[in-house]
Amino acid sequence: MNNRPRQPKSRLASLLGTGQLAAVVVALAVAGSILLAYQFITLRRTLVGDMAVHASIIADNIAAPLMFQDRDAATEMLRSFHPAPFLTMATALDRNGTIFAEYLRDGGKQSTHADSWFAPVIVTRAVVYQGRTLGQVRLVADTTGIRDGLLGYGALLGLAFLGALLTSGLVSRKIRSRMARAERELAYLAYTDPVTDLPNRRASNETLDAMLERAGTQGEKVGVLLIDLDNFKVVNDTAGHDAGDQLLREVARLLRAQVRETDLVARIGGDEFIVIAGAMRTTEELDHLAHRIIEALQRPLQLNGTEFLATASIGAAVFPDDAASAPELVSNADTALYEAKDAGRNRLGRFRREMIMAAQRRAQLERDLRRALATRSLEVFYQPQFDCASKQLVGVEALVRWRHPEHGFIGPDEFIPIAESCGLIGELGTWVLEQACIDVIALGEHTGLPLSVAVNVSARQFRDNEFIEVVRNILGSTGLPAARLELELTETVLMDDVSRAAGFMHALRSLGVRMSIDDFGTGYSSLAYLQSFPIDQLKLDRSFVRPLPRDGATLAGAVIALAHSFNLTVVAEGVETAEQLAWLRAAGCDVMQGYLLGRPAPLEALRSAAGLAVA
Ligand SMILES: Nc1nc2c(ncn2[C@@H]2O[C@@H]3COP(=O)(O)O[C@H]4[C@@H](O)[C@H](n5cnc6c(=O)[nH]c(N)nc65)O[C@@H]4COP(=O)(O)O[C@H]3[C@H]2O)c(=O)[nH]1
Repeated sequence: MNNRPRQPKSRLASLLGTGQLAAVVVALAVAGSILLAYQFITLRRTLVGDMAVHASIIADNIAAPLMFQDRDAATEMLRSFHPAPFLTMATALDRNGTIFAEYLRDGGKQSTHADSWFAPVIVTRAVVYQGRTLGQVRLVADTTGIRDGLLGYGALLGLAFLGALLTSGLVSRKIRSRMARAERELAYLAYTDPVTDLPNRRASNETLDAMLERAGTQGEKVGVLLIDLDNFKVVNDTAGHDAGDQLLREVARLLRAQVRETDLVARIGGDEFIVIAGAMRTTEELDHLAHRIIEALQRPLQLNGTEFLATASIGAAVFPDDAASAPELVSNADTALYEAKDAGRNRLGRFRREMIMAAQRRAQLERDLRRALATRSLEVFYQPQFDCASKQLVGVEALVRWRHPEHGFIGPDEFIPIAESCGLIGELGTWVLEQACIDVIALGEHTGLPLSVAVNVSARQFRDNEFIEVVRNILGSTGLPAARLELELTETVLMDDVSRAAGFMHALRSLGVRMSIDDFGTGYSSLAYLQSFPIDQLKLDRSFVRPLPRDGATLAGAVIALAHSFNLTVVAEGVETAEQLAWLRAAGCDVMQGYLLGRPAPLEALRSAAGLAVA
């Protein structure tokens, strides 16, 4: 399905444009006519004034020729006004009104208009000598010259205006076509993801609305798949952003290849895609599509000459079975996606109503956890760690506990992720760290042993630059020697941002604290790779210890040997049986902890048991 095209410019808008142009033409024509009429009236008035002056001059000077009946002198005098503009006739009349002398320019040709603006201008003056009227002078001027001049001027103005109009028309047409092109480009960008050329979140929202409306009236189902790439960040961090973009384009191509022509594939976030499948008859169709996508993404991709896996977690929800509106449908698919990721990624999470209950419980726990932190009603338990060779108590691991007033005991596996997602982990982690340092000093004094304490560091804490300062301050305020503090990080936290993690660990290490990799072997990193981090210790995950000694001995033995070859100490987790203990000792494991040796317990319980060596 292509991007939704923008609405074409409305007819009303183009009508308005033409109307505006017509209004400008009419306004200019009216204004031009008024200007010309005003000019004409002003020029005519000036002409009348000039002629009055000329007539007065002639009347003053023609008295003598009239008196002495000198026609030639009179005619000559009249002719002397030949340069006067627009004058067509100058006549001297005697006392009886008979023409005495006359000057005609061009045969006295003049306008035939009478009683109008364009009628000839006639000015007469009496010729008076010593109080006696000898006759009169009459001057006639033709205004057609003025009119024609002004009309020519008007025509010129009109032509200039038309020329300007034409030019501005051409220019504005060009501008309009450029604007239309820019608008089309903007519309494309507003609805398209430039990296993959897929529709973006906005386009997918509009399409989903339209598809649900149609499905509602036709009784069809619409499926939504929210697809989140599992290791996009790793590709971006290790192979660079170009490879990351290439991966996104490859995924876009693979997704397009799996869907029908009528379905929509869009990129709605950094590594998040959505597939909207319309006109479905059964919910199974969506599940099949999701599995096809998971399968297609499981094939390795070649990026910049390196092979990468672009596995994805998918959340699925169907309209109208799971939701009645577009926002609810997407939100429910997101809840399902959350579950898919939580269950180990690279899988499909199908929305179920119970998930909403789980989400609600999560929200409730979040509120309660905030309160518990504020009232300091969390506790830190300690699990003892023993040296394999000397069997001595060498340290403890700090494990936070929450006794909820209504729900009873809630495990850190449930509330630590909540604290991480709602931003409480910094405060929680700082409190645990400080409490652990205080408690291990007390325990050390009680036993007379320089016990160390291992404290778990979450991904969010590790991403916070302030964390180094927090550790420094707590060591300073509690007085615990830095070498007795072990910070436990999981492989996943390290691999999240490899280059940053290495720098961060060096900074922590420079404080003198020890760095430990928790749950080693459960992530996707290798020992050789971890070598580039400043690590002191590996914690062999209890999934490696559980099958011992019957199974898994080769693997556990290899990890211990490899760790030693890199000068790392190995702590075995989850030791539950005497056989496991014996095997680990024989394999050269350095430290161990587990239910067999001691369960996590409050400080007081540990005080009374402390000092005990392993049997
Ligand atoms: N089946 C079995 N389990 C054993 C045995 N020995 C110890 N365990 C359990 O294994 C977990 C070891 O801690 P982890 O791997 O760091 O895993 C921890 C750690 O990742 C996290 N966590 C606990 N406290 C904190 C904390 O203060 N901060 C952070 N960021 N995470 C914490 O929660 C996880 C779970 O903690 P817990 O529920 O206390 O679970 C603890 C502990 O009770 C055994 O022999 N058998």
